[in-house]
Amino acid sequence: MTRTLPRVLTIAGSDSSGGAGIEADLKTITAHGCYGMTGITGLTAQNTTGVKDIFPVAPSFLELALDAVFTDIGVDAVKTGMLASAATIESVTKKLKEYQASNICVDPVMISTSGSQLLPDSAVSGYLAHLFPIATIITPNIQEAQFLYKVATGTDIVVDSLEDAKRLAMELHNLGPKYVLLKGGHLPLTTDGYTRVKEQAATSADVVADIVYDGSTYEIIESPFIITKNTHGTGCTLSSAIASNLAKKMTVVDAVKEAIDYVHGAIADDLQLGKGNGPINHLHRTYI
Ligand SMILES: Cc1ncc(COP(=O)(O)O)c(N)n1
Repeated sequence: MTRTLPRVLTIAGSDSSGGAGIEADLKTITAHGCYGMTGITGLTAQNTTGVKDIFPVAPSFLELALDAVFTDIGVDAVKTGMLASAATIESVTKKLKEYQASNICVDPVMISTSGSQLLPDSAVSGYLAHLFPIATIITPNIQEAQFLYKVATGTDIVVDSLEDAKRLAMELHNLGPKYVLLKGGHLPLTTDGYTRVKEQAATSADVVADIVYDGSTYEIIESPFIITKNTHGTGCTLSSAIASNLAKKMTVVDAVKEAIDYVHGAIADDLQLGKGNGPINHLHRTYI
């Protein structure tokens, strides 16, 4: 009996510590029953305490890797993570257009959980000009969304409540993607009034509200806030779970809901590895 699998391509950087980047993506894609492939944009020497250095892959080589994957195996969904430079963003966009890629999930990675810059500020406008217009969904956290909006318009949006976050999601949707997922993990909210609680003061009674906006409807997905420092790679994991679900032909909203549930379970599993911001457990559903 022959078999096929939904095919998912991750275009991202490698994380030597295995919690984020390409390594997190492949674990997540595999845990979702999909076939994972890579376009590696750069190597990081990294662990749970920080990024020691980044060794970029030449965009011309990345283009060859993308050609190799698209012309042979084929791709049902793509996620992009750390793109490292303006030239890489341009190469990736060129290839995704050339092969008419669909189901494109763009995680606009800029700064790691540990505080390292993973994309120069000067390259951020490349997201707006090139990648957002072809994205099925973008998945910024609130800080990334505020920064993208500032680069696009020169103005700030302060986010202190769910209503502010909804406005930010709407403004980002105007920048071109079909869907925006604005992640609320860094903005725990009270359940009465939905206003901001300082992350340090948050309790498990507070909620995280992730917002999906498609240009007309807001879908608010609430999860209990989990108090932990071990969140390394959550963004990478979420975006590759979404891409996997899109490859499995789920609707965008259902793909996001399942991905949030998967990441929530992976954080709640309470894996303890490393001395800093440890990774989440990508295999929490698959213990043998
Ligand atoms: C190669 C690579 N890609 C992405 C991230 C962001 O992940 P996080 O914000 O969880 O550190 C990272 N640290 N390293």
